[in-house]
Amino acid sequence: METDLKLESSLWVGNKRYRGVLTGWHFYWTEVDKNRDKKTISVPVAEVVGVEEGCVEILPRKSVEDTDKDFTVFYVKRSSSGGSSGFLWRLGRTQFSCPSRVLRDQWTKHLRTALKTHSPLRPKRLLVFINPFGGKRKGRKIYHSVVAPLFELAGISSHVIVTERANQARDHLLKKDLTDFDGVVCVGGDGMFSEILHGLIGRTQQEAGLCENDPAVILQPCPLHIGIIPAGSTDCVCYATVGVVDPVTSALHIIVGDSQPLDVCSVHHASALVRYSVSLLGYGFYGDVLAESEKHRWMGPLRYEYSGTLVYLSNRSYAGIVQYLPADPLLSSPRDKIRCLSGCSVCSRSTERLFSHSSDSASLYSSHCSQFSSDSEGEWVSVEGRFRCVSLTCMSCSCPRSPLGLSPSAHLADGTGDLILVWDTNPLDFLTYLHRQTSTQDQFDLPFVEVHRVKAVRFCLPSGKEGESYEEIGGGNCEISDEERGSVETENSASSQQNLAETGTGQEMADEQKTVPPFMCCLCCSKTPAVSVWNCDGEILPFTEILCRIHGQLVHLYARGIEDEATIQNCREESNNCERRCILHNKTGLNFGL
Ligand SMILES: Nc1ncnc2c1ncn2[C@@H]1O[C@H](COP(=O)(O)OP(=O)(O)OP(=O)(O)O)[C@@H](O)[C@H]1O
Repeated sequence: METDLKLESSLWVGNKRYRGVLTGWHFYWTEVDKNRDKKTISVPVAEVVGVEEGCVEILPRKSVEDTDKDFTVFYVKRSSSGGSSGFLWRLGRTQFSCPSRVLRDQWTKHLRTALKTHSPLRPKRLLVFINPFGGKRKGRKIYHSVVAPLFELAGISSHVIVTERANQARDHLLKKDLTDFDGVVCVGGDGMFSEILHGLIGRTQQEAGLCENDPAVILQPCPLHIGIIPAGSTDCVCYATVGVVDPVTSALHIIVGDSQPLDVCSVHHASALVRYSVSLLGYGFYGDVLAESEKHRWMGPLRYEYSGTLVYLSNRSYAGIVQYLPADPLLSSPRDKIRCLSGCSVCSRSTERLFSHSSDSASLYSSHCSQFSSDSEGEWVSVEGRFRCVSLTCMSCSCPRSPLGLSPSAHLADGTGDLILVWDTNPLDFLTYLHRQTSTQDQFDLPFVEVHRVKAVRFCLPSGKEGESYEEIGGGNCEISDEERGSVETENSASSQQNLAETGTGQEMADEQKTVPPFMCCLCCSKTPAVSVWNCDGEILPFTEILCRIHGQLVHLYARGIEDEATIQNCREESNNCERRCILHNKTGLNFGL
């Protein structure tokens, strides 16, 4: 089939003549002028955005001049992103002229067929949610002026919903008909992404008849891909999975149908699902900073710096018992200095392992819930003491401020998380730890820091402290009401998404937290709080004692991980190898299992 697609002819770009070749996997054109160095431009077919007859411009506005021997090819062009880790993707455009109309039609037909053959995951129909209030409130403008024209060029139709309230996207995904959609696009920040994540995971489990409340359940991976168009004040998930925060780059990843699996951590309390997390679950310092920052929302993004300083100066540590189930140390380690980049081999090897479920793996979590017994998946390890912070990350959590992230060698899709324990230490040591997160120095090479690659974690308070919670911290009215506790503890059989609605997520949760009085009374406050709160991807959890389980590759994003020069080169070689194998297969009639 691929050999049938081969097409070769003279093509003109402006007044220069080129030899154009389509091999099925690549489209390239080489200047035919013997007096010069022959220059070849090669575009993988998988990165062709669209092919149009005539001379076509799409930005700032679509215009078509229908010259019957011309065609225009749009494709992905990379440019350096300056400070960020990945590449910016831009729309490349080249207009070709053919010797005849017949040849022009052959080129457009062959290119379109090649696109279908080599990019099977390209979406045709998308459900788009825009949070008009996210970030600088530019979600609508970003979508309509930048993203929609690209979708139109790529022949993608979209159903757009501009949200009118928090949790509207989640509720829509839980209840409405989603047939005909290939994916869901989130135009907003991490909070909006979280809504979509909860909606899609919940919907998938509902349809599979699985109970999300049960930490023992092996959840069903979501069939719909998620695309993130960054338009929030925090866009960490986008940064960690694409390498840049840029709407055009993200739109192009959606169009070419990239697929990046992502691990998800389910957080449970008293046998009920509390939330899902994909980035940081942090107790102690990171929980306190979030709780403090909620009081200073008026400061905008500066509130995190202000609150961080305040919390650091308050010099807190918290008692706790952390139990964790280590991942197989032979597969990878959080200190092996292997970064999870596009085409990550650790994640690829995990795919097979993760989806060959053994029926008894579920029993692990059931037994853990009751009495932490060991079984075939390994032994639980327990540590107790005072911690500056306890963090569980399912990804590196890299961001512009911390380019390597909280756990530089964490993987997006290997079915594990990294548990970072920072034991109580003096303020200077803790500052060293925090500072190392912004540099390339090893933040785990400190005597008071431990890191473990894990499959599950449980956190509880030492005996005597279990009863203490928010209300003991600042006094007054900061408690989670009995009704809210009850709703989680007693409604185990009900849908957990219902519980989420009752305990409050997103804006509801944020509103709830606004009524929370000072987490820190003041710096001179003599009463040190006994417990902190959990920061779960930027939301405060209403419970301290939790059980977390990592679900490998539960969702897929329209992304491909962070690209660097080496990963792009590897990708090209892999595509060339595929092409060679296919040609050989077609010539010999042999099936190499492709
Ligand atoms: N129409 C709406 N009105 C109010 N809140 C909304 C609306 N649509 C979505 N939300 C909620 O707004 C919250 C924040 O959204 P988003 O992540 O897009 O923006 P952000 O500026 O990055 O947020 P943050 O305030 O957390 O920094 C989400 O939790 C989402 O549930």
